[in-house]
Amino acid sequence: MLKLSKLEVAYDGSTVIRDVSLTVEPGKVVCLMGRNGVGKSTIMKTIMGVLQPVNGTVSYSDEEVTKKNASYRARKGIGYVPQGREIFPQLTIYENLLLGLEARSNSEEKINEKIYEYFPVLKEMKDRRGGDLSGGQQQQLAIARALVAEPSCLLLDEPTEGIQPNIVSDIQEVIKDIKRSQVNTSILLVEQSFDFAKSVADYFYVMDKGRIVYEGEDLMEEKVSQYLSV
Ligand SMILES: Nc1ncnc2c1ncn2[C@@H]1O[C@H](COP(=O)(O)OP(=O)(O)OP(=O)(O)O)[C@@H](O)[C@H]1O
Repeated sequence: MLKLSKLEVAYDGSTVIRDVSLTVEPGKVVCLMGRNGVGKSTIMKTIMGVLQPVNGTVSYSDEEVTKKNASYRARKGIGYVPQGREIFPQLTIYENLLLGLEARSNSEEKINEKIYEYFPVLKEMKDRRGGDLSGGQQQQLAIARALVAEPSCLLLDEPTEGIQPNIVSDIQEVIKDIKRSQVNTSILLVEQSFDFAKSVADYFYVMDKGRIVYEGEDLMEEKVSQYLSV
């Protein structure tokens, strides 16, 4: 289980996250929503250990990891797909995927065929450079690279942003398949699309100005209009 408790995060002394507590149970898909700039990516970076909180704790699998670095957390099973799909443009698809193996907790050195079943284009184009792929293909590669490590908790920061509809539905199917599988992988998803979030998530948190302002199993219409519409 991933658990954030009373998290406070600041950039150069200016607080952007205040008193955020959030839980992701094993096997569940939890969606974190909110307008641009409310602090969603900051929370993802703090979970991964890229940012250190001023106050509060991050715990994963019964261990407090607040002071642990990102590679420790990756080896413990947290996978991270940052916003803007940060793949290595000069490396081939296959090389990008191999880098994903580095984060595995065991020494398995083979890419699971399941990854190519999810995203067949990555096999067909495995020797092409990452930078030559379309935006949607790069997003598929970024997700695949995280999945190669077989994380027990996957952080997905706006995976559908600016992506063509057919690839959005591929990503939706992958999330649903992960949910159906018996491996108990949990997913924390940052998402702006109401329909996408509704179709995959078991639980919702809505943020405004650095705080959680709503949480629940249902994303109610009035909360959407209050906190999510522009
Ligand atoms: N590196 C940084 N240095 C200073 N301020 C930052 C930095 N990154 C983000 N911020 C600020 O922190 C606040 C939260 O940003 P964050 O990126 O977490 O929001 P978000 O909800 O993920 O928005 P978006 O969907 O636009 O990415 C914003 O006011 C942003 O300007």
